[in-house]
Amino acid sequence: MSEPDLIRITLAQMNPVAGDIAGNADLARRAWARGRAAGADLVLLPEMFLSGYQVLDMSVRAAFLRDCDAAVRQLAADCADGPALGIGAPHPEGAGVYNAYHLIERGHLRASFLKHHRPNYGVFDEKRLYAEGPFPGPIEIAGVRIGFPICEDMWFPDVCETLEESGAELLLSPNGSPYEGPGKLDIRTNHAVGRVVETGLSLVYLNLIGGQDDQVFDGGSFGINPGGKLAFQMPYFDEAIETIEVRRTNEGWRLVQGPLAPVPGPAALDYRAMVESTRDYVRKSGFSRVLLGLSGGIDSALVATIAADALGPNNVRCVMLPSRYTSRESLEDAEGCASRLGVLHQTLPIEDAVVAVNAGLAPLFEGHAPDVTEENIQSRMRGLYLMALSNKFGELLLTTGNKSEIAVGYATLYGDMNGAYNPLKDLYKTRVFAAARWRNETHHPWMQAPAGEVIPPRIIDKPPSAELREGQRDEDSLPPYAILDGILEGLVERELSVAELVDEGYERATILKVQGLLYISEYKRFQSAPGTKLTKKAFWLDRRYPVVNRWRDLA
Ligand SMILES: Nc1ncnc2c1ncn2[C@@H]1O[C@H](COP(=O)(O)OP(=O)(O)OC[C@H]2O[C@@H]([n+]3cccc(C(=O)O)c3)[C@H](O)[C@@H]2O)[C@@H](O)[C@H]1O
Ligand SMILES: Nc1ncnc2c1ncn2[C@@H]1O[C@H](COP(=O)(O)OP(=O)(O)OP(=O)(O)O)[C@@H](O)[C@H]1O
Ligand SMILES: NC(=O)CC[C@H](N)C(=O)O
Repeated sequence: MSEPDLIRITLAQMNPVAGDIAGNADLARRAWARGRAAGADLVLLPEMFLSGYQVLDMSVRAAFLRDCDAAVRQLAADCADGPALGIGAPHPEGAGVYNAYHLIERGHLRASFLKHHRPNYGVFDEKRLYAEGPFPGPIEIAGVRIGFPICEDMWFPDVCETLEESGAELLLSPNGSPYEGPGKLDIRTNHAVGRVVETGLSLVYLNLIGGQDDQVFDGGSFGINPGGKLAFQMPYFDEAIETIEVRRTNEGWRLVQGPLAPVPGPAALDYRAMVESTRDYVRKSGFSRVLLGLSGGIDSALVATIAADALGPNNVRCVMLPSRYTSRESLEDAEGCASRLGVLHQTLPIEDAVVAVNAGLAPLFEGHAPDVTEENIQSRMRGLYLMALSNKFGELLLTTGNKSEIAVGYATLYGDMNGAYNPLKDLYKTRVFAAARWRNETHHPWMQAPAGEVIPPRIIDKPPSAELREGQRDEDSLPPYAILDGILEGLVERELSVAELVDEGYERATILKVQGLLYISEYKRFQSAPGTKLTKKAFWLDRRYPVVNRWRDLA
């Protein structure tokens, strides 16, 4: 244990699995043992670590709360002889259920801090789920009075001010803060700096890592001393169990300078988020392998690359499913991409099956000219083949629609929309091109596929086409992607009116067309696979619109 003027705190930036209370408790025991070996006074895990985060409505079920509380008691018994342990879990008290942070010490649950500010926006529904905790007070651990503002409690001044006024000498903030683009990093730091300036106390920010359905927790835990200096920076996305020191000085308890892990750039953060969320979705769902249709286009090439980086090339099956409209270039490009990635590449022509389906429908279709129906049959045949392969080989199917397509419904229900997970769901098409170029130029140790130009440049340079009819181009049906994405970002991300977009220089007729497509395709998004959240307005929880809806902004 520590000398009187120094305490050691082990910070466990780890990846829990939602609902795996026993597995998460095992991770906590591992962190605690590491902390004990490092001479720590206190070992901390992030917000809601024991239950996993977010566990949504499950977190208020009586039976789930019973199991969480039993695991806390077991942790107290197992971690009696050594440092105190802080761990988050949902917790019933009186008539309410709270987002709680438990402090376990010497075999007992010494205190449960109850989150005061419950986020109720974006992906969070905490006012619906949890009762409001009272303003917390500090608790003395190893001679230091410590306050625990739980995530959102650190985003407002009042909780930390109350802690400081009631004697806190140090702030330790457990978080479950999902990634939503590179800008989120500065938002967190700014809140932390604000609290440090207001209270004059040093602050430690501890975040989760790992994917949970659509959300990815990016870690990046850090500490700040008064004066705004970063005392330590833990890595983004990687598990890290680090022991920091806090020393009593004439000014108060201050974080001792520790290592500063590099902060990745915006492209690396987004790409890593897609890799981690895909891997965690697959593995946490009990699978190890994935498959996808590889068309020779950029979307499926990027998904294949993300999958190979996430799971290893040996765990990715790519299937080219040519029809009569598939060009020689597409066949070559799909093959080229798969061989550069080192993934399994197989070819299954769909032509005979498409002909058979069309023949089967012919008696009822007689007198009706071919239209999008027949185009979609090709997409659905691919979807059927891919799901058959998924069933037979126990591989999850990845679907590949980017955010621009998902926004305007440019995808076939029960066709190319088939799939378990979509890494590109929140990535606009213009950013798909940028991500592909970036991956071709960059390699990191966490990427399991080879370095270099894994996506053949012709895939990036050629005009996008669904190849569902002769000579088809995306731009025959949609505005050029630069314009489409500008309008979509205005309507979705920035919540602009049509008039405001006209003022920004977009053509009114094009805006109205895109708006119409956006609203009319809500039903497709309702039936779409989950995918990596990369922005503040990812489809599903961040933007909830009615499926049946006749309102349009026509002003
Ligand atoms: N409001 C609503 N609520 C619930 N369901 C609704 C609905 N409106 C239509 N529907 C249903 O949806 C059907 C129309 O949707 P759907 O069958 O998907 O067909 P649809 O949207 O008409 O066509 C698919 C579009 O995706 C494009 N695309 C782009 C890129 C790739 C691919 C590809 O497949 O590889 C396709 C393709 O060019 C075409 O424009 C209707 O026939 C109806 O059954
Ligand atoms: N010939 C094909 N072989 C295998 N899969 C295909 C084929 N054509 C389409 N797909 C699957 O359907 C998805 C929809 O792709 P499509 O080519 O129609 O449009 P896209 O959105 O431009 O995608 P991509 O850029 O990957 O081609 C593809 O990403 C791929 O997974
Ligand atoms: N768990 C939380 O309270 C999350 C909300 C929080 N403000 C964030 O970082 O996104």
